[in-house]
Amino acid sequence: MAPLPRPVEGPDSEYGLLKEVLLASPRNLSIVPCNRVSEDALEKGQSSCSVTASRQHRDLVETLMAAGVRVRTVQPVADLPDLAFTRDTSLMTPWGLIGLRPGLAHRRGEVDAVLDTARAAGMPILGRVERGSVEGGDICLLRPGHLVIGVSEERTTTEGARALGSFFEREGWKVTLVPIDPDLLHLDTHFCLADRDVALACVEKLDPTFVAMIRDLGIEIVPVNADEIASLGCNVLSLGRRRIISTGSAPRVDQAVRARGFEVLTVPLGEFTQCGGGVHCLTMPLRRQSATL
Ligand SMILES: NC(=O)NCCC[C@H](N)C(=O)O
Repeated sequence: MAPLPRPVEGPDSEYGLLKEVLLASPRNLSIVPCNRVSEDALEKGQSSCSVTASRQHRDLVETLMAAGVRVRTVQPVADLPDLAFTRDTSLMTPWGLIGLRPGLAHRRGEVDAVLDTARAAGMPILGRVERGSVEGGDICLLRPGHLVIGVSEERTTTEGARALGSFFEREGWKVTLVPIDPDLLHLDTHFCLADRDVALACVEKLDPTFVAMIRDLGIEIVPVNADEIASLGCNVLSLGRRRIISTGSAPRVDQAVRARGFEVLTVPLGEFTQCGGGVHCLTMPLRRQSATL
């Protein structure tokens, strides 16, 4: 089969210069008891404040724009309380957008909301995952040509991961499936690339074979501990050129990243972290400079 055209600067890595990103309005955000962090928050009596959520989200938008990133926003949809976590709904690839298939019923409608926005904006749609389940928080574009997918068998299943992986394998990419602990929700809560050669990771929670592969690739690991994972301190977005955005909830980790020559921009996002998601979960990159350049 002939290789697909590359109509857009769809990301081929987690760390090429970020040019455009998709967010969604948090207007209907609420704490859904569907992961360890949100269940703990509800047990402690925490609740959502829409005014604070809007302000924090606006701060994220302004930080992205000040860093030169174009921000597109999906409008709010009633009955979609987790819509703001756009990462999980879809994946922009070098060949177009793929609609994902969230594992939880209350999140399935988010995919249509995002695809409708993408179509209206004229974005190229490559396809949709129709089997199993796969959420974007489990996906890591490790290198151009190498996709990693975390498989908990809850949010992302082997079947869903293979269905997504087939889009990439067709284009000659290697696809690695990594088993992850379902209690940690997604891979991006405990493994996130800051740049080509630096990752934030909670080594003791990761599959040892995966950690060995990361080290063999020459990727340095900034260690993150279990408490820092729970506060979404590992869940960062790379802007490229050794800049990241974090929630600032794990200052020790941010400092360790700065010590490696990074600029770390922080945006407090407590209304979202109590739902189980941080900066990486709230952002779905639409365009990045190719990491092969
Ligand atoms: N990528 C992520 O880790 N997303 C966070 C999703 C939070 C949402 N409340 C969920 O449990 O699906």
